[in-house]
Amino acid sequence: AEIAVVGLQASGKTSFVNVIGSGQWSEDVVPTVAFNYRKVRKGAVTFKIWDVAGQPKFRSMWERYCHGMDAIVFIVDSADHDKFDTARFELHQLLSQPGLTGVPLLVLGNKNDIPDHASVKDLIRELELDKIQNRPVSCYSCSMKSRHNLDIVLRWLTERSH
Ligand SMILES: Nc1nc2c(ncn2[C@@H]2O[C@H](COP(=O)(O)OP(=O)(O)OP(=O)(O)O)[C@@H](O)[C@H]2O)c(=O)[nH]1
Ligand SMILES: [Mg+2]
Repeated sequence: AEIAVVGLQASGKTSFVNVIGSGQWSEDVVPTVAFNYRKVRKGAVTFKIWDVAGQPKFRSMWERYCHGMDAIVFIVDSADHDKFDTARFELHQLLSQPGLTGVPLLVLGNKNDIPDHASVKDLIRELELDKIQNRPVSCYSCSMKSRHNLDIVLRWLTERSH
């Protein structure tokens, strides 16, 4: 399966790929420039993952990487409430691109090890996930640090592979 991982800077995209790829979580991750590509084997499934940079100057590239993917993973720092407006704007902007119609979306509320993180219910409201049409949408709360819910995330991704 081919997957694009997008979301604002410092939400934990590279951490996600590192943790599912090699089990390695770190406090110090270098901000991604442009993108990283990584192949990750999980049992019978090989994931080809495009980990795209989240800083503002790279966001116009997201669409290109999401094109033709089996799934888009949009990662949010669920403890950074001040960024929800920007995350919502960028997510809906991306999904409004005609070329991305139908591509399944997985929204991850990362960093749920931090107190006062937003719940799935909060994220559905803040990111207006109930307004998204023309594609399957799922949202989970998770943590790359504690690995909470990584099992269901991998199951979701596996179900979208062929
Ligand atoms: N507490 C906590 N920190 C996390 C978690 N996941 C990632 N981080 C930290 O968040 C920071 C940013 O992580 P990255 O994985 O580099 O974020 P990114 O989304 O790839 O950022 P860009 O490449 O700039 O778009 C790092 O200091 C990570 O250690 C988590 O689940 N919990
Ligand atoms: Mg990164």
